[in-house]
Amino acid sequence: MKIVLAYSGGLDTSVALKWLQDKYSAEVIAFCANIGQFEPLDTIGSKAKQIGASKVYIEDLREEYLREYVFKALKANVVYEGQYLLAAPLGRPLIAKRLVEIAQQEKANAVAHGATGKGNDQVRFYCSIAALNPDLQIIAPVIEWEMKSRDDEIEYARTHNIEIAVSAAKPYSIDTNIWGTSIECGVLDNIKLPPPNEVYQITTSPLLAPDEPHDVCIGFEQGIPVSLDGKVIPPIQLVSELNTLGSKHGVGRIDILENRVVGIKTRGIYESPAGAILHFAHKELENLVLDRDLLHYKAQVAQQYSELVYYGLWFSPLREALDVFVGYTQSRVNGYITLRLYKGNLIVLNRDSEYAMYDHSLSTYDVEDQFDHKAGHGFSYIWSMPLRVKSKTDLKWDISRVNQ
Ligand SMILES: Nc1ncnc2c1ncn2[C@@H]1O[C@H](COP(=O)(O)OP(=O)(O)OP(=O)(O)O)[C@@H](O)[C@H]1O
Ligand SMILES: NC(=O)NCCC[C@H](N)C(=O)O
Ligand SMILES: N[C@@H](CC(=O)O)C(=O)O
Repeated sequence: MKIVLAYSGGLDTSVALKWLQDKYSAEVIAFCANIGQFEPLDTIGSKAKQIGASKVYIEDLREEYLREYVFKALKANVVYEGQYLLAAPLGRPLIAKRLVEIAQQEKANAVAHGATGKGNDQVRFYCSIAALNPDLQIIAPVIEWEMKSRDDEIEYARTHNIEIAVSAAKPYSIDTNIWGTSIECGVLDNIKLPPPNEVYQITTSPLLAPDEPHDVCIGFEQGIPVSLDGKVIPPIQLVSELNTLGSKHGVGRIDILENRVVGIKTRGIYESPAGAILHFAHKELENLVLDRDLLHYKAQVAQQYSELVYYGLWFSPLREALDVFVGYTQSRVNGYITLRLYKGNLIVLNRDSEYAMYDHSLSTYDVEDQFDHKAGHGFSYIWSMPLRVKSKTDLKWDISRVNQ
């Protein structure tokens, strides 16, 4: 038996790496994607080898993650339940895609991941893997094994000589990548308490952020961010620079009670400084260049799209079809948005686009405008027609009949 494990190098997957070899008498290959997580990747290969991996794949997927997953979601304004920018859920399908490809290349019988039985990630891995290779066996050791707690896993690690990182002792479950950080469990399970400041991994508290604001101009081409302050820069650098700026100014913190796909509510803390800035700027630019009906319809698409991403259905025909629609809408989303970052706030300073639909001669309150004010009366007369007709029938209507 040969298994390819999605290996993040933490406690769960390190224990899983050993457990899979023993339980399935298997050869286990470890695959770790670099999607901008904080954990250093220089020692992960030797660690996996030391636990018995027959081969280790470590791949830098940051650019693909941003271009093919994050920016598609950004163009669609995808935000789950009004706040969550979906850093983890956008990464899972990419990890699953490479996992399946490596399994095929290595002629493996199965793939494995370390997600738990009541989380969303197991569903995301399962759905993505099944969509890409329906015949591949999927093993979820954390769901299968007898160990009940983190302490059991730590004990297993000790008895099997598996090195435990200091982070394993942390009282939170933390997942990071270049688009955002998720922090769950521990004291956060008590929804009656605010999160202690120590849970935040990258952002400064808005209360402690600098008194001096920072202004930044973001340039977009077809809905994709391409420049900062007039300088064209590649995606990884652009997002990293905005993460640094946003973190310093306390931007992008979120505390939500979210609805998981398995039907339970959990409390999550998220930090997405670059994400918060780019979503805000992208929406401002769309407001400038897209017409009202398209904007309103697109918001409905964003709602549906966010559910697909969160529920693990990235590789679905509906998501692909929505991307075609969203892609079409972005052809004029070119321009510049200047924002002020100040103590957790984002304040728009300037909006500029060659395709701006804002027409000063129509919108201005000056008396010398180009709008035909007289036509307004006729417009309102016709617009109010159904209300007027209804009101007339109300006069004939006897409310006392309703309650009989
Ligand atoms: N960068 C990555 N490369 C490969 N697989 C990953 C990566 N990040 C997460 N995974 C997979 O997704 C699963 C769920 O991620 P999560 O952040 O919950 O990790 P975890 O269960 O805490 O694992 P660990 O304790 O090993 O970090 C992981 O167990 C792993 O199988
Ligand atoms: N701590 C984590 O492992 N976070 C990853 C998942 C975060 C979030 N609740 C989600 O389901 O997308
Ligand atoms: N990654 C976590 C959280 C989640 O999936 O929602 C888990 O595997 O349980």
